[in-house]
Amino acid sequence: MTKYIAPSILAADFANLQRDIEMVNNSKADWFHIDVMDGVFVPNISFGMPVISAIKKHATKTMDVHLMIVDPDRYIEDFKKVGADILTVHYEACTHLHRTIQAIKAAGMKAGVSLNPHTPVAVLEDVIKDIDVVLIMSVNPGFGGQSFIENTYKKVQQLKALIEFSEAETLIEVDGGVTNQNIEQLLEAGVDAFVAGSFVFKSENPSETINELKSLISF
Ligand SMILES: O=C(CO)[C@H](O)[C@H](O)COP(=O)(O)O
Repeated sequence: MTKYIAPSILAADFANLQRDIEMVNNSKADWFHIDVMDGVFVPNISFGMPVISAIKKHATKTMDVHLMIVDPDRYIEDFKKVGADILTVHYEACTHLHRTIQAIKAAGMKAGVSLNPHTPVAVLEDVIKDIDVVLIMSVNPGFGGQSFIENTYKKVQQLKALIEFSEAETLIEVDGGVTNQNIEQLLEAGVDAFVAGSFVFKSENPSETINELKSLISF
């Protein structure tokens, strides 16, 4: 099964965004991971539509947009217009999650659902077959550069078991504190897509770092 590296643009140099986008384009990365934070669902504000449009102008890879916002249904069509390919909402932010998933698909995007560290995988039991990607937060959402939460391995295994039991084709993505020290154990637990922000963009050679992460999950 294909495995994906998704550098998180939150950790890029916004004053040199085009340079960092080209770096990702020319690396072995698979997706652009794009974090939208509203200052309500999480205690931080990142960026919105104008910045995502600007990224889309240069990006040549899948746009994986992660919404850390309340009531995401309000903006589904807008995120499609600015170039999202995968649109991920938080379970904790959706009153009618099934409806939200269908709306994302109807707008022509893959539907992702993210779980905070305290939210058990079992809450997805009745919608798992409808979800294209489950994004497990391995830090509390809101900030890059935090330490990886070890309980994530267990959650990934539980999610993998649920996907197999349900005969679903859902991908498992992990976001937060991913490095060359934990990526292989995450792969072994069943992760398909790996978001890495600080570890990539704060390294001396981000392109080489992406390629190293990719080589650790490719056989
Ligand atoms: O969603 C996020 C924060 O809410 C970031 O994508 C995530 O934290 C990745 O950053 P890092 O690799 O620096 O931990």
